[in-house]
Amino acid sequence: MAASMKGKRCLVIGGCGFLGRHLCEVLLEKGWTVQVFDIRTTFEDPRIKFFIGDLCKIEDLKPALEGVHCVFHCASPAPLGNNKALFYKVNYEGTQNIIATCKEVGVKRLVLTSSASVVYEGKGIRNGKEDELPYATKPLDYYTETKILQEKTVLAANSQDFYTVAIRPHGIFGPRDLQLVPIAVDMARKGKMKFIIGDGKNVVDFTYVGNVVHGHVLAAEHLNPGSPVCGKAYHITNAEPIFFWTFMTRLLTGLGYPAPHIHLPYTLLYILALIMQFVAWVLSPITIISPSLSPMKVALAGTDHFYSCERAKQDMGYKPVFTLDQGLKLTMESYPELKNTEPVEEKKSQ
Ligand SMILES: NC(=O)C1=CN([C@@H]2O[C@H](COP(=O)(O)OP(=O)(O)OC[C@H]3O[C@@H](n4cnc5c(N)ncnc54)[C@H](OP(=O)(O)O)[C@@H]3O)[C@@H](O)[C@H]2O)C=CC1
Ligand SMILES: CC(C)=CCC[C@@H](C)[C@H]1CC[C@H]2C3=C(CC[C@]12C)[C@@]1(C)CCC(=O)C[C@@H]1CC3
Repeated sequence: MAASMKGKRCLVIGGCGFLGRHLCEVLLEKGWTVQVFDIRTTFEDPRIKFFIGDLCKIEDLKPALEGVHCVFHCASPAPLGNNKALFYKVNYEGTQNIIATCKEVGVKRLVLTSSASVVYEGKGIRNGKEDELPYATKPLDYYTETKILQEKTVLAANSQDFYTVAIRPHGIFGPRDLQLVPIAVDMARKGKMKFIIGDGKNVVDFTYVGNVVHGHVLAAEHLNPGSPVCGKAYHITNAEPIFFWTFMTRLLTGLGYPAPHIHLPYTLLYILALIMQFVAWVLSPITIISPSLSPMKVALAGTDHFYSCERAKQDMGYKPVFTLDQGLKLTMESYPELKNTEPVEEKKSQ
């Protein structure tokens, strides 16, 4: 049964990030009292109390968690990075700190932003359900490896007097994202988005940020003793699977860039990405190289990965509140600076 949260105090850890800030806006609209904890500030809002600190430090977390009804944990280092120690420290040890501090100061509810990638290891997933997919045993990157540890820790902490839930979004896009759209545009500007990895027919989920926020709010409203959501993970997507390359084409052409049109074999690119990753690793004591194609990126761009939201529908009444069309429109309108103003050459698909 969903509870009204009007006037209830929450803490959004990572609230200055892309998802966290969207979440704050909706929580405020719904009448919550909102506090943010982040390593930096990116915006100001007189309705929000900001706590600046590092979640790896219990002494930083403690004052922010005092008197809080529910914590939303959506902080993480940027997923496409390669710093194993940082991922481990922030995503795993930092999350252990959050749980310990919640218990110490008497916070009873924790909503984790996990990721659908915790079950993905490069092999196709079609309409994947939470109870049918095991955690990836060979995760493709350190980010995923530590998101698995993080989610397991949070769900195992669920108890009679501490209620936890994990939301697993997939491929989040929307205004102010610094990843998906800006990276795709940067690649397009460098001429690297002419290529389609594989046959272009791989089906995936992309999720508008407003739907991810909606999933988090519902989870918090249902996180009460005896509720089926306690201790469980939930896929949250747009529930509109689409060809990866159709989505990219719509995004890029909508912003004035040419559509990807030259097909390259998936296996060749995957091997190339593995070689680049190896070279980057060998050279890492001397210099830091970030190859633009990692095995994870190639896999995401060339395989199926879409998920069922049935469990979220059953247990918390989840239904997307924005369609993919609406999300794409809102996203493209929000990035005037990423629009291409150069004339675009017409290309035939190959
Ligand atoms: N984007 C996507 O497609 C998906 C994201 N997710 C998950 O959603 C969550 C939010 O992602 P998103 O909004 O895109 O990420 P952002 O990087 O935009 O936001 C994360 C915020 O957390 C902050 N942060 C990082 N380390 C710490 C720390 N040690 N202490 C306090 N704050 C810290 C970041 O600061 P700084 O920027 O300075 O590091 C940033 O402000 C993450 O947990 C991510 O794993 C899940 C599925 C898909
Ligand atoms: C290879 C290529 C064409 C890349 C351009 C787009 C990519 C930058 C995005 C496409 C799918 C995105 C994605 C993520 C990051 C950005 C992309 C690779 C995540 C890895 C972010 C963190 C997660 O938890 C899972 C996401 C899956 C989709």
